[in-house]
Amino acid sequence: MQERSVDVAIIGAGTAGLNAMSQARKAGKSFVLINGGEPGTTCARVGCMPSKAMIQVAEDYHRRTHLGRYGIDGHEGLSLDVPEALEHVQEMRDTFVDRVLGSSTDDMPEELFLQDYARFIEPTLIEVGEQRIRAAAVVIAAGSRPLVPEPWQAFGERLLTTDTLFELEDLPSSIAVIGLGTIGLELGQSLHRLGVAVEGFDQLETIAGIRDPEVNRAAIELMGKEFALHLGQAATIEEDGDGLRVQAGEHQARVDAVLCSIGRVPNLDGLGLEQLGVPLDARGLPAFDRHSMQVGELPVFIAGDVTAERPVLHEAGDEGRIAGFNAVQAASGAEPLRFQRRTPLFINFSDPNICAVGARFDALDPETTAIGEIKMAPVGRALIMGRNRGVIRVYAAKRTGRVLGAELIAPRGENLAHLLSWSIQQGMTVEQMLRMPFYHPVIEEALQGALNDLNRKLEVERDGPLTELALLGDGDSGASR
Ligand SMILES: Cc1cc2nc3c(=O)[nH]c(=O)nc-3n(C[C@H](O)[C@H](O)[C@H](O)COP(=O)(O)OP(=O)(O)OC[C@H]3O[C@@H](n4cnc5c(N)ncnc54)[C@H](O)[C@@H]3O)c2cc1C
Ligand SMILES: NC(=O)c1ccc[n+]([C@@H]2O[C@H](COP(=O)([O-])OP(=O)(O)OC[C@H]3O[C@@H](n4cnc5c(N)ncnc54)[C@H](O)[C@@H]3O)[C@@H](O)[C@H]2O)c1
Repeated sequence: MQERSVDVAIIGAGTAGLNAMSQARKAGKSFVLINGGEPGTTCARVGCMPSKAMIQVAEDYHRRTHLGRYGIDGHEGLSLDVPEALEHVQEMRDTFVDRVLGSSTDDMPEELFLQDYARFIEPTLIEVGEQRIRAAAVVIAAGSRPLVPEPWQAFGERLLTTDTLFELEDLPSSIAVIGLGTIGLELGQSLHRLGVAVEGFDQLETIAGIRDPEVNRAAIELMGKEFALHLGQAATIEEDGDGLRVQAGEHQARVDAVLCSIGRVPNLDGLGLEQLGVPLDARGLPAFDRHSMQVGELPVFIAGDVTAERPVLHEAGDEGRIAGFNAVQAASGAEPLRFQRRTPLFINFSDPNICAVGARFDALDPETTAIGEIKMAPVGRALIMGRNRGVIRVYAAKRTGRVLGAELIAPRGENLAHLLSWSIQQGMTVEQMLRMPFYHPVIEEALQGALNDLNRKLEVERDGPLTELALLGDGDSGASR
C-alpha cells in the first residue's frame, strides 16, 4: 500500500474542514484534504442555503394572506407553481454549491484532494482507499448526517430527510414532520405555506429547542395556528397502502410522506477513532478542548458538527480555523493556542424568528437573575408590519446589571439576536444597552422595551439621574456623542 507524508491531513471538506485547510495553506504547510460523500458542504448542498431559499418562497407566498387588509385586490387569485418554486430552490442551491467548489476544491490537484472516506490506523496514520497518509497533525471535520431509525429506512422515498427534500420535483399533498427541532419547525412551516397539509410531531412539550417556558408557550400558540402540533409523545410510523400512518399517543394521521427531522448523528462511525488510544464517550467522541479543539494531548484536532457541540455554521467555521491553526502549530513543533469562543447565538428562521443568545434559561440562577419581557402585540413597527406577534425575554445579573442571555420569538428576531449577542460579548449592562441609540419606529424598540422592563427589576446602584443618558464627565466635551 502506498504511503506518503504531509504536515496536515484534514478529514472532511465541509465548512470546518475548508477553514482548517485555509490555515495550512496560509502557513505554507503541505496538506491533504480528504472527503467522502458529495463535496460542496452540508450548508450549501442540503442545509442552510436550500432551506432558506425554500423559506423565502414560502414566506413571500404567505404574505398574500395579509394583503386584503390593506385593500390590495387580486391577492386571492395568486397561485403557486410548486415545481417551478422547487426548481428555483435548486437553482439557488446550485449557485451556492458552485461558489463553494469554485473557491475551494475545483482547481485542487488530485493528490491534494482525495475523494474517499478516511480511517485512522494510528493517531497520525490515515488510510484512504489504497493509500496511507502519514501526517504530523490531523483535523477531524467529518460533519453529521440526518438520523433515521433503521426500521424507518424501509419506507423508501416516502421517508424524506433534508438530504432528499430539496431534490423533489413536486411536493407531496400531505406530510408528517416528525421532530420539531430547528429543521422540523423551519421546514414544517414552509411546507405548510407552500400548500402541503402538514402535521407536526415531537416527543417533547417544547419546540425548536426553546428552553424559556414563556417563549415556548408563545411559539406553540403561533406555530399551532398554522399547522397542527402533536407534542409530548414519540411518533411511530407504519405502512398504510401507498401512504404512511403516523401515530403519537392517541393521535393518528395518514400522510403521503414523512419528513424525518429527529436530529443529526455525527459521522464518527467508520473513522476508527478507537485507534487514537484515548477514551471515547457513549457516542464514540473523544474528549477535546473547545478552546484549542485538541483531542487529549494528541496532534489531532476536531471541528464542526462532528462534535455535535454547537452545530451551526459560524461555529463550524471558527472551530475549523482553530483546529487548522493548531494543526499547523503541532506540525511545527509548537504548542497549541487556546482561543476565546463567541457568545452562543442560535437563530431559527421560522416566521417569526425564534432565537437564543448567551446563557440559556435552564442554566440561570433564579435567585440572582432578573428577567425583562415585552410582548410584541403593542410594538408600533411590528403592528404596522402586520407582524406584532411574539415575546422577547432578556436575562441579566440582578446585582451588576450585566446582560447574560435572551430568548425570543419575534419578527426580525435575527437582527435583535445579533444586537443582543454583540452586547453580551462586549460585557454590557442593561443600562449601557439602554444608552445606545434606538430610532423610531423600529423593531429594536421592542428590545428597548424588554430592557426597560429588566432595568426596573435590577438591584444595581444607578449611574446618574437618567437611565438613558450618562452624565457628562469632567473634561469631556461631549463632542463625539
Ligand atoms: C437543513 C439544515 C439547515 C441548516 N441551516 C443552518 C442555518 O440556517 N444556519 C446555520 O448556522 N447552520 C445551519 N445548519 C447547520 C450547518 O449546515 C452546519 O453546522 C455546518 O454545515 C457543519 O459543517 P461541517 O464542516 O461540520 O460539516 P459538513 O459540511 O457536513 O462537512 C463534513 C464532510 O465530511 C465528509 N466525511 C464524513 N465522514 C468522512 C470520512 N470518514 N472521511 C472523509 N470525509 C468524511 C462528509 O461527507 C462531508 O462532506 C443547517 C443544517 C441543516 C441540515
Ligand atoms: N437555523 C439554523 O441555524 C439551523 C437550521 C436547521 C438545522 N440546524 C442545525 O441542525 C441540527 C439538527 O436539527 P434537527 O432539527 O434535526 O435536530 P434537533 O435535535 O434540533 O431536533 C430534533 C427533535 O426531534 C424530536 N424527536 C426525536 N425523536 C422523535 C420521535 N420519535 N418522535 C417525535 N419527536 C422526536 C426531539 O425531541 C427534538 O425536538 C440543529 O442542532 C441545528 O444546529 C440549524
